[in-house]
Order: sequence, then structure tokens, then C-alpha cells
Amino acid sequence: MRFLKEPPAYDLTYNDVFMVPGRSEVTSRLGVDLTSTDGVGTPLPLVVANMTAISGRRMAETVARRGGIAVIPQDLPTAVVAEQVRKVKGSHPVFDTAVSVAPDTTLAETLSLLPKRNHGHAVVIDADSRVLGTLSEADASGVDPFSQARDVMTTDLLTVTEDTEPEKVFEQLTARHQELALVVDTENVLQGVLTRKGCLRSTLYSPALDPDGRLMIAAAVGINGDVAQRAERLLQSGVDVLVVDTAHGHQAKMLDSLKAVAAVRDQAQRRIPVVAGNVVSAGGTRELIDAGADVVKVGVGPGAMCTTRMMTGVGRPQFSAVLDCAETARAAGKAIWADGGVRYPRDVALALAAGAGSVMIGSWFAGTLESTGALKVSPDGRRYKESFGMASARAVKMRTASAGEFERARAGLFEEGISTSRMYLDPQRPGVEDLIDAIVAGVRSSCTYAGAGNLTEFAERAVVGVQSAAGFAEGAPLHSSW
Ligand SMILES: NC(=O)C1=CN([C@@H]2O[C@H](COP(=O)(O)OP(=O)(O)OC[C@H]3O[C@@H](n4cnc5c(N)ncnc54)[C@H](OP(=O)(O)O)[C@@H]3O)[C@@H](O)[C@H]2O)C=CC1
Ligand SMILES: Nc1nc2c(ncn2[C@@H]2O[C@H](COP(=O)(O)O)[C@@H](O)[C@H]2O)c(=O)[nH]1
Repeated sequence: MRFLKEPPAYDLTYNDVFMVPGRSEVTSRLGVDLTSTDGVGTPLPLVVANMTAISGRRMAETVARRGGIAVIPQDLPTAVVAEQVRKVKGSHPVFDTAVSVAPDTTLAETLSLLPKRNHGHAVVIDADSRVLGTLSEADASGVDPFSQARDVMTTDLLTVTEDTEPEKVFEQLTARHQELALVVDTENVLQGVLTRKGCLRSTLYSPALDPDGRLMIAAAVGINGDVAQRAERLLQSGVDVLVVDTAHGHQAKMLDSLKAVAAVRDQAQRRIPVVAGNVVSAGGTRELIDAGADVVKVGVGPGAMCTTRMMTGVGRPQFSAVLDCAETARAAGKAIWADGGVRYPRDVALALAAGAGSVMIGSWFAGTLESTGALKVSPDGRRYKESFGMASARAVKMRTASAGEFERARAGLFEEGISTSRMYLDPQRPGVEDLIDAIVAGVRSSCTYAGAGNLTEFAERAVVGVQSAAGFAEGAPLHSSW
């Protein structure tokens, strides 16, 4: 990346910068390869932040199917993480997981399960997982909620086998004016579901797979407690990436923890990248790499749930932090993840232009059907999920659950995050895949504007200018006249 003019003497964040188009030989946005350059090698450079209100098994499975990876938070017991890993690894890498119910399930219960997945259908199956019918909100209109699924379900179904081309499934669904195809084996046993959008996506994305062809998942380790033991247990449960994470990554306790985790990683039978953070300086990046990090997580204070900068005055505008740390990591043959502050697809593109190997997103993904929180509805009818920061009093209280009341209360005084926020679902884009579609469309397009066929070329060729607040505002679309 180079600056259009002399870079300013002060640090910059995403809103401060823009990219200038350059001559391009890349003829189609579909020709751009978005494989991450972080050495983890996911087909998509997107990571879901290790936040309790966001990253769980549904998020992990859905994002990995589209080529990214989710990090399960450090606050969950290893037995719970192991169960999540088992479920993600058992999920189909292409077909969406069905919400399935038994024929005698009540309509009310079935409806309560529908928001768990973006496809909006439940599949009614018998005791041997054979398909009997489907049920959506449309089928339930005006029906007694105590009715049983078998009496309400639709039986006019499109069933396809695993080897049916997605394009064919799309055409058949379109011809039948249906939204959902059921993928079954020769015994009519349910394997998964495919929506029309899912058919399109399966031709646009590749899943993030481990060497055994199963979906990938990462898990976080904090710096307190028996760090090595947690890392060992996480590896035993099958996680593919370990993330050592604390607010101030450039501290002695972090370096010791990282060395302990790296030692566990070195004993593993397979290659396990270790990610560590958070830092925002070249010095911090170097020390984490020296202590065993393959990838350094960059960002102090840009997160949407974060009060660190207001509480402490500490942090660094994220674009400059990413640029500086990425240069340092690259010189050492390593990479960084840009963590936090992403609110638009442009921010992902700018982080990648600044040299990030992948981009970590938290709060934006909180407002999706796949995040861990319960779906709620505001008095004005808008759907939302509750989110909170991992350094908020709420998170600290959960993390210190085994400590005495005095210690817990005292720890809660050191909060650096918001305990409650409402993340509204975009009615047009309620699922995390809908947001990924927008991000990927934006980033592919950014690459072609820069004449880049992949992310290495993008980080080399991008030309970045500095803009005023008016320059940023000029780029915002106007949905009504002024
Ligand atoms: N990216 C960011 O800007 C930030 C991210 N977070 C996220 O919140 C989560 C919780 O992190 P964390 O608060 O580190 O909790 P941890 O449970 O990981 O504990 C942090 C440990 O480091 C010590 N410590 C020393 N200095 C600091 C400091 N300035 N801030 C925090 N701890 C410090 C703490 O001791 P003692 O409590 O005795 O001081 C404690 O033992 C993580 O996921 C982290 O990424 C949190 C804040 C900022
Ligand atoms: N200072 C704090 N930072 C936090 C907290 N919880 C999470 N985080 C950081 O934010 C990113 C995600 O950023 P987002 O803008 O996408 O939401 C996450 O990965 C952490 O590094 C917190 O309580 N305080």
C-alpha cells in the first residue's frame, strides 16, 4: 500500500482514509481470490470475534461454511467448547443445518425454533430422520399454536440428493416457487437444506476446512489460570486455531502465557496456528512474534463495545495501528488480524489494504440470527439481540464466577466495556451470511479497483488518500432528498 500524498504526522482510522482506483487488468470481480494471507489460510479473510454474545456453534458453522472462522470465547468451560467443536465438525460443509422437529411437536414450539436459522423453515422428521414435511411461518398463519407439526406441515417438497448441482436445485426451486430444498440420502434421511440463496452461495464461496474436510473452528485462551491445560484440552477437542487474548497484549503475563500455549502447540500432531493480542505497536507485535505468535491480533479501543479509550486515553486509531503492525509482522514472515471497529464493508477492504491477513468482526455480527443471544423485539417492532463487551462488568462477573463475592465486585469496578447494547437485525440482511455477502461484494470490488487479483496484490497495489470528515460524509448514500 502507498499513500497518495505524504502521510500526515498523526494516526488515522478507517473513516479518515479512502482508496484511489488504479489501472486494472482484472476483468471480473468474480475472478478475485480472497484467500486470507495470514497463514491460517481460510478461503475468506473474516474472523468472528471471541465475544460471548456473538460467537457460538451456529455462528462458527455458518461462517466456516462461507470460508471464514469463528473464535469461541475464553470464558466458556473446555467441556462446553468441546461440545461446540463436535457439532461444528459434524456439520455439512455445504448444506445448511436443518431445524428439525418430531411430528408431534407443537406449532408454538416449532415457531420458537425458526429464528435459530436464516432459512426460516423447520423440517419434520420421523424417528429415523426421514423427511415427512416442512413448516414455515407462512404455514402457521391462522392455525392454533397447540396444533402438532404433522397437521400443519407442507408435504409438497423438493428433495434432492447430495450430488445435485446447486444451479439445478436453484432452477427447480424457482420453477416451483419454493424457497427450500431438502437434501436427502437414498433412504430419504435428511442431510441438510439448501435455499435459493444457499445455491448461489455454494458457487461463490469455499468452506474453511481442516485436513479431514471438516469445518474449521478456533477457540480463545485468556492469560489467567492454567493456560497450558486449557490449550491442551482445546486441541484435544479438535480446535484448529488457538487465540491467546487479553486487553493489554504487550505485558509480561501475556508473554509467559503465549510461550506456554506455543509449547503446547509445538507438541501437536497437526499444524496449529497461534494468534495473540491485542497490541497496536511495532514493539508489541515483535515481542508477541518472538514469544511464539504466528498471527498478532491488532486493535486497542476501536471496538463498538469498548470504553477503553474513554476510560484510559489509551489505544490507537485502527488504520494506522494495522498498517504499522502489519509491516512489522510481514518483515518477520508473520501476519496480523485487524480486530475491531469494522462497521461497513469498506472498513474490511481498508484493513486488508493496510496489510491485515484477516479482519475480525464482533458487534456487527451480534445483530444476526446466528449470534448466540436470544432474539428480542423492541416496542417499535424491530428485532434485536443484546450484546456486551468482554471487559464489561457483566462479562467480568461471569468470568470471575468461581471467585468470592468481594473479589467479583472489586473486579467489576475495572470495567472497560459496555454491559448492555442493542444490536438491531437489518430486516434486509438478518443472517450473518447476508452481511458476509455484502462484505465480500465490497472487498472483491475494491480489489478490482486496485487492479488486484488476490489479497497479496491488493496490499501491494492499494493507493490510500487521507480525507476530511466532509470527504467521508460525501460517500454516504442518501435515502431521501436533502
Ligand atoms: N481490544 C481491546 O481494545 C480490548 C479488548 N478487551 C477484550 O476483553 C476481554 C477481557 O480481557 P481482559 O480485561 O484483559 O481480561 P483477562 O481476564 O484476560 O485478564 C487480564 C489480566 O491482565 C491484567 N492486566 C494488567 N493490565 C491490564 C489492563 N490494562 N487491562 C486489563 N487487564 C490488565 C489483569 O490483572 P488486574 O485485573 O489485576 O489488573 C488480569 O490479570 C478480552 O477478550 C479482550 O480482548 C478488553 C479491553 C480492551
Ligand atoms: N475495550 C474493549 N474492547 C472489547 C470489549 N469486548 C470486545 N472488545 C474488543 O472489540 C473487538 C470487536 O470489535 P467490534 O467493533 O467488531 O465489536 C473484540 O475482538 C475485542 O478486541 C470490551 O468490553 N472492551
